[in-house]
Amino acid sequence: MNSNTNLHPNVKTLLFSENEIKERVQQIGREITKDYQGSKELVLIGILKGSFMFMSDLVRAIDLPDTLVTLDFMSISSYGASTTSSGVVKINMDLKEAIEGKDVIVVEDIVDSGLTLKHLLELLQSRKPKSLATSVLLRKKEGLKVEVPVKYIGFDIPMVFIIGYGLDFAERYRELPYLGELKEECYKH
Ligand SMILES: O=P(O)(O)OC[C@H]1O[C@H](OP(=O)(O)OP(=O)(O)O)[C@H](O)[C@@H]1O
Ligand code: HPA
Ligand SMILES: [Mg+2]
Repeated sequence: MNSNTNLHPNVKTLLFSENEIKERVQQIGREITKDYQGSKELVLIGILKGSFMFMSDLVRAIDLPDTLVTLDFMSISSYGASTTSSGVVKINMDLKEAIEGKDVIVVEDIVDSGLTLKHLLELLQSRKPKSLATSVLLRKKEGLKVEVPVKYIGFDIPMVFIIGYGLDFAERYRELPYLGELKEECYKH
């Protein structure tokens, strides 16, 4: 979708269209394909729920036939029905497999305060992967409260609340195929 004609009524503006997202995800997939040539085992860890759409498009853009590529998922929450991070990261579901000795890429939809990813990286590092990198679709640079390394970044975005392409507000809007800014009247009362 490239025009605003079919935007959800609660979307203020379109940030990135389906096509723009697709193009960027393909580029990230190509970068990962290049960087992980020679890897024996690569685990992509999708952080639920927000990353589900990015993860599913990204894995299809990675082409590593000589590597054992596997997927695993973790479920984490810090936002709930709010537009600011609680700072308390809760692990609702852990990985199914050990990551020791494996190349690992954490796939996240967004880094805002950075608290979730920082906490997660510390946890995963303690499990002794061979390498640990991050692929994040969106980053709010001005929102960062802590430093977090992001190896593959989709887009740097302004300090607005984003919905769509997996991202929610109070569990809504994840299904939208594009990324848009949520209208302020939907969360400011
Ligand atoms: O950088 P931070 O300020 O920590 O925010 C980023 C985190 O917040 C969102 O998760 P959320 O808790 O909303 O869970 P969800 O993915 O299920 O929506 C998002 O998916 C990141 O995991
Ligand atoms: O802008 C956002 N939208 C949805 N989820 C989020 N989690 C952190 N920032 C955001
Ligand atoms: Mg959320």
